[in-house]
Amino acid sequence: MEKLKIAMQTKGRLNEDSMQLIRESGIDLAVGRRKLVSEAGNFPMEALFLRDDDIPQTVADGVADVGIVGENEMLEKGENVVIAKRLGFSKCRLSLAIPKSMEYSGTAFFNGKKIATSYPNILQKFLDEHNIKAEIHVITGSVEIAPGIGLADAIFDIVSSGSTLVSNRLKEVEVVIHSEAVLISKPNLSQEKQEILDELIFRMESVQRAEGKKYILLNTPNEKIQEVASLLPGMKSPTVVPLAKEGWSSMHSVIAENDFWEVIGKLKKAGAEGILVIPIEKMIF
Ligand SMILES: Nc1ncnc2c1ncn2[C@@H]1O[C@H](COP(=O)(O)OP(=O)(O)OP(=O)(O)O)[C@@H](O)[C@H]1O
Ligand SMILES: O=P(O)(O)OC[C@H]1O[C@H](OP(=O)(O)OP(=O)(O)O)[C@H](O)[C@@H]1O
Ligand SMILES: [Mg+2]
Repeated sequence: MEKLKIAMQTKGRLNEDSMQLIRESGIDLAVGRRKLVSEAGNFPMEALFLRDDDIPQTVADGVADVGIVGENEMLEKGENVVIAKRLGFSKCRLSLAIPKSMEYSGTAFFNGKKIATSYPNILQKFLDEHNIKAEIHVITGSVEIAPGIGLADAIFDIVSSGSTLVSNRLKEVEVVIHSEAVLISKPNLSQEKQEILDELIFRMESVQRAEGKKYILLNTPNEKIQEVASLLPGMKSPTVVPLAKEGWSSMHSVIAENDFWEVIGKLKKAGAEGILVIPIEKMIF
């Protein structure tokens, strides 16, 4: 049987969440510090561990069939790959930033300036679209120190909380792209590999759907069922099971963790008792 080859980051920002998603999808991947290829024990998949910069090309060349990489890296490399699924983690943006002390009046600021970045292609495209002539200075890391040491006038780099910019006395002035981790694929997989990929995506979706959701069980007097049900949107409608105690029922449903405390107060007011909230591992519709 064919195996789907997946390229993943060896270590770094994407590694942990990628491994966790694969593991929660029920795929058993052995990992060792120096093990750069790993075969899944219970799923037709093989993982290749690489630097994130190399993942788009590895997929485009067909050395791997799919890969998990930041959308920013995928766009920068411009390889022939497609997004099979957006993964929702490693969210960040690529922004232009300038020293805090400088006045900013718009993109024309960058005319004649020197901009340090690890993303020259995305930056060049933005500059061209805005008719700006600037010099791009490529550095592979610690981009934020460039203005402070006189290497550049501005930077174009990853921003998430913004604290790296603050620590380096910079301010974000233009957001160029938003990014998150994506599952990329070669455009035309063999039918057999496409089927494995579809199964992988199905599993990932079941895991992600359950994220931030809780299973809730509670007891309520029968005359309060309607009122309590209106507070529990559930997957379709809540399950209602009679209790041995005359006139009472048990209700089961799903709630979003974010709504939890607000809903609990309302449920108690409506007469609900014995409320249990339980984690959900997977949700399949
Ligand atoms: N602060 C952040 N918050 C959220 N996501 C981030 C952040 N920094 C980076 N990312 C995302 O994670 C990806 C990988 O970042 P990381 O810093 O691990 O890359 P790297 O140092 O180039 O790793 P490698 O050694 O594999 O080349 C980035 O391309 C980006 O999509
Ligand atoms: O807006 P913030 O939340 O501060 O995040 C942005 C920083 O995060 C990343 O670096 P990372 O911490 O991964 O270090 P690196 O230099 O090793 O990539 C990125 O290169 C930025 O420097
Ligand atoms: Mg890298």
